[in-house]
Amino acid sequence: MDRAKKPAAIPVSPIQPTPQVSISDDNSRVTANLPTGQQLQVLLYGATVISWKSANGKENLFLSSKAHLDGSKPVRGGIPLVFPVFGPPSSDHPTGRLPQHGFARNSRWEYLGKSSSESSTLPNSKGDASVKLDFGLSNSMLSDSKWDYEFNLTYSVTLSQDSLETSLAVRNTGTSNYEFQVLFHTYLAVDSITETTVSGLEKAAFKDKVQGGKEVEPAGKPISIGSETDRIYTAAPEQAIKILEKGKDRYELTRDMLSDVVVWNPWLEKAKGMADFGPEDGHKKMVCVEAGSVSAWNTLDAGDTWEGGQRIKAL
Ligand SMILES: O=P(O)(O)OC[C@H]1O[C@@H](O)[C@H](O)[C@@H](O)[C@@H]1O
Repeated sequence: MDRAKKPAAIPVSPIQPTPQVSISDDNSRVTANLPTGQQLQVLLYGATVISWKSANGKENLFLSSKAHLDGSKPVRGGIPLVFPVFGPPSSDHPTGRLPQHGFARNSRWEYLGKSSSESSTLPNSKGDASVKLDFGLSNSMLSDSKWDYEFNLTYSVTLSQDSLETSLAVRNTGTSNYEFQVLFHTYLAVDSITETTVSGLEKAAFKDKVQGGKEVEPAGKPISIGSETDRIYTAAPEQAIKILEKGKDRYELTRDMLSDVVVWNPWLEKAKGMADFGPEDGHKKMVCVEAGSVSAWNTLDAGDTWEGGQRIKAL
């Protein structure tokens, strides 16, 4: 009987599986990791982005060491979402019964899932993956709504190689129109506030809340922060806003449909007055550069959708 000759084995180099985006959801926070090392964490409470790390592990968002992450209070740090009113509401407006900065940041959102993720298909390649996480909030999810309107919010957070994008779609699902304001209250982490400057707002007039809301003419120079700062730059030019450290670009912020920018740092005394702000000198490590639409009301007709967003590049 003929013995069949075994074919010689052809040597093959081992093919490593392409690293994938990994996502975990523990019912209170969603964490996404890109194969290239970037990481994002979003709390379902407020759909608050609480951490955004670059590939080298550097944290780009300031989170107070005393921040409440248990849903008992809006998060002091990260990116709380301000909707449908910015600041303390005025009692003669339909938002009048809401807390400061509205209800979006202190409501529990639903994680709708990962709606897009790309990765190179080349074997052994880390690819250029990005991931977009979607979160939803509608009036039916609020147990005690102090705002009498029907809405469906979809908040999308996209983590890419060097940037984070947040965008909000507001759909009026009711039968009457309503007014709203919106703002991404981004706490950017900086190494030292006294060596940080903000450029791109030189030509914008602002309302200075530290001076009781005084209207101030454009300063014509980049912003340096050395004391309490709370400014609403209205109709800020569309150009990118840059946050520089020691004269070197650190972040670049671009906006879509968000005409205003708030620049806020509570400085030492105000920070001490906030029970959830820490460490004591934490004001040196942060600057809030907040893209929003807050100096006027946006009117949304029944059935219509408004969309706006921001992109922050870590440089
Ligand atoms: O303490 P809160 O409600 O988170 O607000 C923080 C700050 O938020 C900023 O956007 C406002 O301009 C400040 O006036 C305010 O103090």
